[in-house]
Amino acid sequence: MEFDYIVVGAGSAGCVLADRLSRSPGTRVLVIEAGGSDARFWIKVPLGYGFTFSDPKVNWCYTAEPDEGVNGREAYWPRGRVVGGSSSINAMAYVRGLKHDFDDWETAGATGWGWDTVRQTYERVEHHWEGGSARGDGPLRVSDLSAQMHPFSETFLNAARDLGWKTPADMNEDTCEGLSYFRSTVRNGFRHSAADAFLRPALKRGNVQLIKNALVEKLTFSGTRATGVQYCVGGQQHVATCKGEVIVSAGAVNSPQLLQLSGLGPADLLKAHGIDVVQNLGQVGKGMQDHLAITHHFAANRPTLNDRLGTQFGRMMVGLQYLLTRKGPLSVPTNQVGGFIRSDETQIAPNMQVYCNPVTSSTRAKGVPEVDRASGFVLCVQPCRPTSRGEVSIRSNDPGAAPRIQPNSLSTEFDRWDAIRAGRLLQSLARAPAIAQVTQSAKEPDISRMDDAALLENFRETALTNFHPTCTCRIGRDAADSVLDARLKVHGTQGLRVVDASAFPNVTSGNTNAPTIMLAMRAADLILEDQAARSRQA
Ligand SMILES: Cc1cc2nc3c(=O)[nH]c(=O)nc-3n(C[C@H](O)[C@H](O)[C@H](O)COP(=O)(O)OP(=O)(O)OC[C@H]3O[C@@H](n4cnc5c(N)ncnc54)[C@H](O)[C@@H]3O)c2cc1C
Repeated sequence: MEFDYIVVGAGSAGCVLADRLSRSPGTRVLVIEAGGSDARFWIKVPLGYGFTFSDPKVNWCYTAEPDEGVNGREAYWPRGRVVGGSSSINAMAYVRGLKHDFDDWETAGATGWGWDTVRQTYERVEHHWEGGSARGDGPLRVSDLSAQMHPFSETFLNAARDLGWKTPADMNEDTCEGLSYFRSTVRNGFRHSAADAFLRPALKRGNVQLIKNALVEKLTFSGTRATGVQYCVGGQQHVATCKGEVIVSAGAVNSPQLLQLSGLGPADLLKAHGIDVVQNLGQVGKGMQDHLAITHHFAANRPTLNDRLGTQFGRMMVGLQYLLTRKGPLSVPTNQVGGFIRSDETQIAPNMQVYCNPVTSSTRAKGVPEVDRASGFVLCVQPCRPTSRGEVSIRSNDPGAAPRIQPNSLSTEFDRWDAIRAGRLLQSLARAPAIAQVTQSAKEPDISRMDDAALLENFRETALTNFHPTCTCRIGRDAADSVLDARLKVHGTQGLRVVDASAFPNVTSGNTNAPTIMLAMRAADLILEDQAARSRQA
């Protein structure tokens, strides 16, 4: 069967496209997803993401290359391999990003992606649920869960006030500097993934077909025009063709991999792996940006979420509460308070994202988290706009082989200073009277007395990815500096776009799910506009 559109990947972006592109009943959309169903208890329960974090049934479970900037450590990179993609296994924090992130997208060549357009697009995405009252009529539920959060979380807002930081009602406001309760993609006590918000309603229309457990191995071409995809289900190869466009939404790791496997990428890399070059595109897989964060654990002298989740009995009671009411600790992600802060007076905009959680945990064998028994809390700081750029590249022409992920963390002077600034900010937060009052002790490594050199070394030794890889097929001006034009078309090809986190020109200051969904919403507008223009010409 021939489709109008083929979307590769049913993740955050792919689900939005499935919905937006299928609104006209005559349009046939095929969505192909490597993973299986998201009908799993630990996907639906908001606190359950600890259990999907390293579960290969729903997760690609990548490992990055040894990374010199973080003392040669090999980071674990979870990515969703399931319907809903990473929106089915993420921590559900809903963060639009800062105004200047998108103005910087425009500067980088993404004409038409400045803040005013982006804000209007967000408004079409969101349906806010704030303490019982609704705002906006978009498909994605964005909830204020502060009523279900642990009372200890108020300590973090008090600390912000101690430090003279603002405490806005919501970090997604236009002026969003300061700490507030996170907003989360949770609806009626369940995760509200991109699949829930966009794909499932679209599947009801009858003109969208979803093929699960199907790995797209390569794109097919006639010259430089994309004509379809070759995919594999249960060891059997199939081909699907389309008369409109192929849209790759396989995420920041797999989209560049798929392009390279299909002959789009640096010619020397492709030739080294015996792949025929369809278009020599030197930037495919290059320019990757990600957030690194330092996290420090503190023992508390008063009850935190540990006191409810750290014992078998506590977990039983919490489980019962959730089953009976859909409320309580299981209905809330662990990121409870956070926001954007300037590390010092010289910064013209917030340059650090802060996370404060009223819980501490360690990881058992097989990656399953275990909440500590004794009361504790976590402070975490993430530099917002790193300038280091990493790379994703194929290791072989085998579509089943994991690509090489080279983060190149802390490879710029700016990022090394930001690592120190992050450490200093965490020190100030830990010293704030409201936090000092509830702290029994800082767990090792104790950041409190570290000087700049020690802070940098601490960052190198302990910082971890916050799971926000972006920019590996980024928008820009031309093929010399990017992979896509501002309408997300792959340079030098026809009938082919990449729409997902890989298209960001720069990583946004905060978490990347909301900007990815926004990007896909606007990308669908552009695709439909171009389709309408073609129809007028025909
Ligand atoms: C553990 C974790 C926690 C996170 N927490 C947050 C958070 O709290 N808030 C936030 O904003 N962001 C968070 N993020 C990041 C956010 O979820 C991602 O940035 C976003 O989901 C990326 O969307 P995407 O569409 O680019 O890719 P994905 O959602 O990853 O979708 C890509 C899809 O393509 C499929 N695919 C890949 N290759 C192929 C192929 N060859 N054939 C067929 N299908 C393929 C994949 O299986 C996947 O379903 C988190 C991410 C992770 C992993």
